Amino acid sequence: MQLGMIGLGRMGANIVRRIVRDGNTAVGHERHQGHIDELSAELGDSFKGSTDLKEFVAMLDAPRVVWVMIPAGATGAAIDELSELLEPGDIIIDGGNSRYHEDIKRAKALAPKGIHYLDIGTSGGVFGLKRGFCLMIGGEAEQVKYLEPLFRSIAPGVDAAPRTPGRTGEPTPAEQGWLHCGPAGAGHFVKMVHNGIEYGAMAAYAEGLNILQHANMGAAHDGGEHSAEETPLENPEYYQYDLDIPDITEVWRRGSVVASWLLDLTAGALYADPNLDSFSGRVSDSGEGRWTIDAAIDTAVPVPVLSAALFQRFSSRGEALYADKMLSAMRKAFGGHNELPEK
Ligand SMILES: O=C(O)[C@H](O)[C@@H](O)[C@H](O)[C@H](O)COP(=O)(O)O
Repeated sequence: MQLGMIGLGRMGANIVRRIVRDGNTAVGHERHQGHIDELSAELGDSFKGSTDLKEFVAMLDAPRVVWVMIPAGATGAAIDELSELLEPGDIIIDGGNSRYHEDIKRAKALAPKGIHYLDIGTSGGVFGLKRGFCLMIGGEAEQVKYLEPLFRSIAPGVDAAPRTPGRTGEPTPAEQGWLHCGPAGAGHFVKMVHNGIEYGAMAAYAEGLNILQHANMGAAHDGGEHSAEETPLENPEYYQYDLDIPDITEVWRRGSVVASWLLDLTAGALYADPNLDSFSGRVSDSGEGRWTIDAAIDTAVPVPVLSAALFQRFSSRGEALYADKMLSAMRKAFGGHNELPEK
């Protein structure tokens, strides 16, 4: 099969590499001629591309299949421009992290033109070339079926995880790492919640490891002779552990209940930078966590862990500072308590 790819950044280029590896061909569109040249040199006749959108579309065989893999904010405009150049029967795929509301609108807007639209939540990030990408797909069943050979090349495959006991016979698409989740928007809806969970899981590891990091607090303690303004550490003898956090994450990777790929990556980060000196601790968010909470509020689903994890990201960026100052001001007002200098 042939795939058109708009956006040859790490994700787009790696998807192209995976499909070409399985005997498919690709046509790329990207602002930087350099990215196109690099991929052409690497993939030979299996890849061609253009910085000009019209020329790119002309290079595609009908029915054209165009995967858009660019930052979510730019996707809408790119799809609008692209759809003007496509014909009935063509398929547009949004593989970025768009909000599923947009998918519902886009699928509706494209349908009268006869252009099909799939939203594909794509997980795997910078490791996708080697590990494969987990694909969460929304849209019409017929187009999903048509593109199955491509999904099989892009997804990790059944061997990426031991088969679940009881699942035998021909592996299902889900077991191969791709799934048709439902109609327009369903793919990005599932990916959105995946990312909400990602926030929560990340926060759980980070908070637990922070307790371990503070486990030697008693060693520096002067035996409870602290000023009345500071909460005393009542039992310094309980906190005398100078723990090796990189090694703890390493041992948890083997046989523990909390082993995971996220923990593998955490162990790698801690091995490279044991005190995380190369990070300031400001944690960004691209929207998926917020949209997850919105969906939970709309449907009255309690999500205390996921919402705390999102709010912690805001705090990490200094957004709690005013509230923290307010706490100090109130405490001083009613109790005459002054803030203690930083330790
Ligand atoms: O599944 C994945 O491969 C990741 O989730 C990927 O999609 C990306 O790294 C996040 O979208 C970052 O999201 P935040 O910027 O919101 O942390």
